Amino acid sequence: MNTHIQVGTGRGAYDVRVGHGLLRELADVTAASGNGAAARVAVLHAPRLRDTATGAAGLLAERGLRPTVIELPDGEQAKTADTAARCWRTLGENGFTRTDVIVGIGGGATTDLAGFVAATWLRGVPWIAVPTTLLGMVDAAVGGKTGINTGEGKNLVGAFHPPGAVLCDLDLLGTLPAADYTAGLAEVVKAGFIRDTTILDLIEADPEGARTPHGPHTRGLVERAIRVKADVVTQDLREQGPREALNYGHTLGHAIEKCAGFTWRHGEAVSVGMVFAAELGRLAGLSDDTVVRRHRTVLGAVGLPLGHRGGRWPELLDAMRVDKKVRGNTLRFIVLDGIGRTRVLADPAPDRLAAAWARVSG
Ligand SMILES: NC(=O)c1ccc[n+]([C@@H]2O[C@H](COP(=O)([O-])OP(=O)(O)OC[C@H]3O[C@@H](n4cnc5c(N)ncnc54)[C@H](O)[C@@H]3O)[C@@H](O)[C@H]2O)c1
Ligand SMILES: O=C(O)C(=O)C[C@@H](O)[C@H](O)[C@H](O)COP(=O)(O)O
Ligand SMILES: [Zn+2]
Repeated sequence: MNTHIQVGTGRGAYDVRVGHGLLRELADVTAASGNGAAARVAVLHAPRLRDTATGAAGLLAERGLRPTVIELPDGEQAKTADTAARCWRTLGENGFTRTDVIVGIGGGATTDLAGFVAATWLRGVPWIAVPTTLLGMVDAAVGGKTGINTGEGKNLVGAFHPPGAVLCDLDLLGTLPAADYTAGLAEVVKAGFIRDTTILDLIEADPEGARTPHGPHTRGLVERAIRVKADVVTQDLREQGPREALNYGHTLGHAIEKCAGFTWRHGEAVSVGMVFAAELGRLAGLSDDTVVRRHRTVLGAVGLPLGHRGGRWPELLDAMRVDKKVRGNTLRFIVLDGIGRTRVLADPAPDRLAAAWARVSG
């Protein structure tokens, strides 16, 4: 049985479907987009998902739709203005109209780019996400944040543009490299610390099982993390308030990614960012040692990094100033107010920030 989790957009809702054999549902959900008037479908995919994309194109063609397959650069290299421009060119050459559809097949980088192309082509056309990484399923493909990076930082150009449906076919995780699976666990753990603490209990009880794509708790963890995200974005699609909680660990995490030239996996950078945020919350008197220790235990148990020895603090601090939570000159961090609850910590003193950094870089 597949699970359907609904995400509200303010103008309706879409399904996140989780289970097995879900690619078979792609043609139906695609044909139902664009008010049922879709004729053309662009299938944007990561290089390693070529066979899956070709198979999907075949299913779309059998349904009477006209597929155009576009292979993107791998991973983070796809999230550029150049790649988006190449996609726009292909859409133009193939006469894509407002009722035609974009499908993104790949990890979070692929679905971020595919969603961004859909948000910008003709000022917005329908799109379907087929996430193929753990991180994509539990986080990136859900919630309608789409975007690309610029030289100045991570996801600095983008749009809120919810998909018409998200198909999380767990069968696709079979080929995912172990390190990418582990990186995805960072966003699962994030969902545990900010909201659903049962996630933490499940991982602590069986960290080895949690690290296994077809482990005993995989589906439960995936569904729990999706429900956290679905609840939050249904309340606050455009990040006016509650949605900021989903950015836990990302202020330093994004800075690490940018300063390392996007060579870190997103989940690994977020892992270090969460330990940093936990230390910052403790230094601000909002949580205690046990909270910080639990971060190190859970993240460490699944093999995620807890620190970053090579970073240059002044450069990271500069990078954090373009974080989207900044208001004017005020840096704002998401910190825990006890496990399962978040709050904003605005303008922490520079020596407190440096002290938290020392705890993850020493
Ligand atoms: N929009 C959002 O709300 C949101 C949320 C979280 C993360 N993100 C973004 O998501 C990106 C990270 O996503 P990611 O961790 O999925 O990384 P990714 O998209 O870079 O994929 C990681 C690697 O796995 C490969 N891959 C993907 N699926 C595979 C499969 N089934 N088998 C074999 N290889 C496969 C990819 O080709 C890539 O090399 C970042 O850009 C991050 O900013 C966005
Ligand atoms: O969906 C959200 O909101 C998030 O913050 C989820 C994050 O995991 C994700 O990495 C997101 O892309 C970060 O957004 P940004 O607005 O800080 O670029
Ligand atoms: Zn993230």
